[in-house]
Amino acid sequence: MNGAIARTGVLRALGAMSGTSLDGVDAAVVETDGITISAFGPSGYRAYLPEERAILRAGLGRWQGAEVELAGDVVDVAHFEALRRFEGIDLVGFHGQTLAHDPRGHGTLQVGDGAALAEALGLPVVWDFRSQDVRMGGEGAPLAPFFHFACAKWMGATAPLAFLNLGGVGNLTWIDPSQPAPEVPGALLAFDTGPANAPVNDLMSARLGLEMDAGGALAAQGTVAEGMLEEFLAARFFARMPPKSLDRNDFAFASKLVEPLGDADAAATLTAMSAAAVARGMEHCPQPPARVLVTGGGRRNPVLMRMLAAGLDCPVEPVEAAGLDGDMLEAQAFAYLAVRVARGLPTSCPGTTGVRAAVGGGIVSVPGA
Ligand SMILES: Nc1ncnc2c1ncn2[C@@H]1O[C@H](COP(=O)(O)OP(=O)(O)OP(=O)(O)O)[C@@H](O)[C@H]1O
Ligand SMILES: CC(=O)N[C@H]1[C@@H]2OC[C@@H](O2)[C@@H](O)[C@@H]1O[C@H](C)C(=O)O
Repeated sequence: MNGAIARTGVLRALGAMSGTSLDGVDAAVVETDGITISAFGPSGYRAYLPEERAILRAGLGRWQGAEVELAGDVVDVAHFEALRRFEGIDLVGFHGQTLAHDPRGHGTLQVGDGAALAEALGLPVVWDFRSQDVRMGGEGAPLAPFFHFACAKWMGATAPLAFLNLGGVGNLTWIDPSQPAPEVPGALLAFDTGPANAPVNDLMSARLGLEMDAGGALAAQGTVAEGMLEEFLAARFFARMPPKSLDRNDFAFASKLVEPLGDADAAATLTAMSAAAVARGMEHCPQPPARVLVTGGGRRNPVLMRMLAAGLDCPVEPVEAAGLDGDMLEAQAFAYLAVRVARGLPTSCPGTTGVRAAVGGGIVSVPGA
């Protein structure tokens, strides 16, 4: 199907996400009518080349100018390459790359041209998912929670549970799966918890020229500086009632705090900060979840996972324990959300972004329009 999007029935949607860690483009297929997940399909990954990553990095925190234009070009090319391999697709959900996020001020900026991608792929593309939520007073993030709700239904969950995404930034979705729909008050509470991997990645890059603390190996050798951890937890952000969202570098002060420490102690302390931020966030949830399902790259860090489990009163497991794919959950989320946008269904609500009322977002670009 190239033109119009069917108004009813199950669609085969291809979602694409380029996250805050700037590693690459995740792409994944979901079959859904916008409410129920019928099936998960194939997935793929297109890594950014080092020079592309440098261009994206130069665009971070900017709202306009040559750096933003160049970053947009990188995003467009990488997504075309990531997405053109898929077949039998009805529509695409294209998140783009967040360069800057300031919902109370400038707004939110995801670069990538959905209209151009629609022409290049010959498929309808849903994009610019966050702006409408911000215009309606919301944080514009996180948006995965409506998908998490559908996943909880897909799993057959009956007790409240939480999804925790540990990317550059952490975000938590608390779900009452007994509710009939995600926008029903009390069904969802979602918010960014604090920094997750970004500060440790930045430390590894600045001090050792490495991308990450693989396996938490460096953190495992260090000792947590408890005083610094307390100072970190005193930040106003943690006391703020959710919903709330963060820009990748909003916690730059945490990186500054650990500057006097040796490499291992700094890595241990930054890792402990990410875990402690989640535990603090959990205090805002209406009731303790029966389990926490962890998605995103942070689930591969056993030190972070151990620290999380120590701070929470329930099982903390990778989403694979529930039959989901933790590398692709965000790409799948934007596939699912694309169908919701195409069908006029909401993608956020007061419990997920603080928006005034449940709202859909996104632009639908159809090739040849
Ligand atoms: N084996 C590993 N050991 C330790 N950390 C890891 C490992 N694998 C991935 N990570 C961490 O996870 C990060 C990537 O996570 P992910 O792909 O979920 O981020 P993202 O999707 O870009 O971010 P966001 O969800 O914030 O947009 C890496 O940069 C690294 O910090
Ligand atoms: C503004 C923005 O791009 N935020 C991302 C980022 O990465 C994780 C966290 O911060 C979350 O708020 C969001 O992404 C996920 C996919 C979301 O919207 O649910």
